[in-house]
Amino acid sequence: MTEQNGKTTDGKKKVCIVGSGNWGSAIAKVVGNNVKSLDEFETEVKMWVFEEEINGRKLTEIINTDHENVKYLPGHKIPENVIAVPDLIDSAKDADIYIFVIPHQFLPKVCQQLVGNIKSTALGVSLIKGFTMKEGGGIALISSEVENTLKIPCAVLMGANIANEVASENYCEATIGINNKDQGLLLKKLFQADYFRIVVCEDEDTVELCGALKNIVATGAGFADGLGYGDNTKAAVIRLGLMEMVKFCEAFYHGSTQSTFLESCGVADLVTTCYAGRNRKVAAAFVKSGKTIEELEKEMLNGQKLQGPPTAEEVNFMLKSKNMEDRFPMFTAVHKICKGDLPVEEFINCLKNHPEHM
Ligand SMILES: NC(=O)C1=CN([C@@H]2O[C@H](COP(=O)(O)OP(=O)(O)OC[C@H]3O[C@@H](n4cnc5c(N)ncnc54)[C@H](O)[C@@H]3O)[C@@H](O)[C@H]2O)C=CC1
Ligand SMILES: O=C(CO)COP(=O)(O)O
Repeated sequence: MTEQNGKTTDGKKKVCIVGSGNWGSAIAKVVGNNVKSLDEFETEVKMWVFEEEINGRKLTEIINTDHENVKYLPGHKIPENVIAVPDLIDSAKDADIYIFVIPHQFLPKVCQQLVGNIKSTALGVSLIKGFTMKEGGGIALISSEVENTLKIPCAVLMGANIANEVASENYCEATIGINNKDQGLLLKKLFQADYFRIVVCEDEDTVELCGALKNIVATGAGFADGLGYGDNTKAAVIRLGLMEMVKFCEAFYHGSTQSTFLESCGVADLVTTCYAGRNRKVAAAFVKSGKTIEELEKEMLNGQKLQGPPTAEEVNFMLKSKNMEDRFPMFTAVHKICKGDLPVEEFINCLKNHPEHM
């Protein structure tokens, strides 16, 4: 390979991972290992790290020396060809593929910083679950925010992927949502491993919507758990939550294919998050502790971020502006409970009186 001004001349794609939290670090392990043996990609992968100090050492220095993200993914080695970079622009310049994997609340600011600093021919892929709020009452998909701000196409990768389990190489699946076949195959090569099997799906909006919306349902599942209800109740939360997810896609994003909900991004991610996710865990503690969600997030997650409560707020922002809160009672109740506007015990009444039973 020859290098000229930081640009490859042999057609190999440079990959940049924008983010290095729990999932960002796990996917760095998958991608970092894959690129070593794939001709299509450069072996070195840059990973943007939001810098912080841990016991007097910079996190980037720890990752580049010890090859472990000791704060967000302790106990798992990150391949040595993944280079942690504290400066966003330095990490991102000249890349051909951007993997966006940061808590969704930080995406707009990060995108703004990248404007004018990336290749116009680049491809993005978002692993981020959530929405951005638009002025005037609407919400936007994260992939649309990337496309509109950076003027590059942006695919998505969603699935039943608890980061620590992926990092442990326990078998699981994921869905890539993209409607360009060649780019879909390229991304599949980049992400697929023998323990991480990928299905490429053209119904990209639905893939992304499933990933974002299931975090609201998982927060509801945590409330039911915290209230002491059992597995039958949780199954009802999952079922009614899935009905609201389907209805939401029908109401606002026409053209969903029902089979997309059967991919890993759909029912599978909903189930795993309602049993094993951070949103469920913190929501259950919320019921028992009397503390706020924000307090518990700080106490329980060591810097990791919840996506369910802010996503419930974003969805409610839109539903309220369209007078449609009562058509999505679970999404609405989760938001109100998180905000302290509804007692958590009312969550069970929301299930009992759900329009699906009328
Ligand atoms: N953790 C998981 O099991 C999975 C997470 N996801 C999704 O991936 C996305 C990223 O999640 P994680 O990697 O788990 O993140 P995380 O929950 O571990 O968040 C911590 C990350 O946020 C960064 N951060 C803190 N303040 C920041 C700021 N002001 N600006 C930019 N970054 C800042 C931290 O440096 C750290 O890298 C989310 O949308 C999540 O829903 C998807 C599948 C699995
Ligand atoms: O998205 C996830 C699994 O696919 C992780 O969910 P939590 O953010 O609730 O941990």
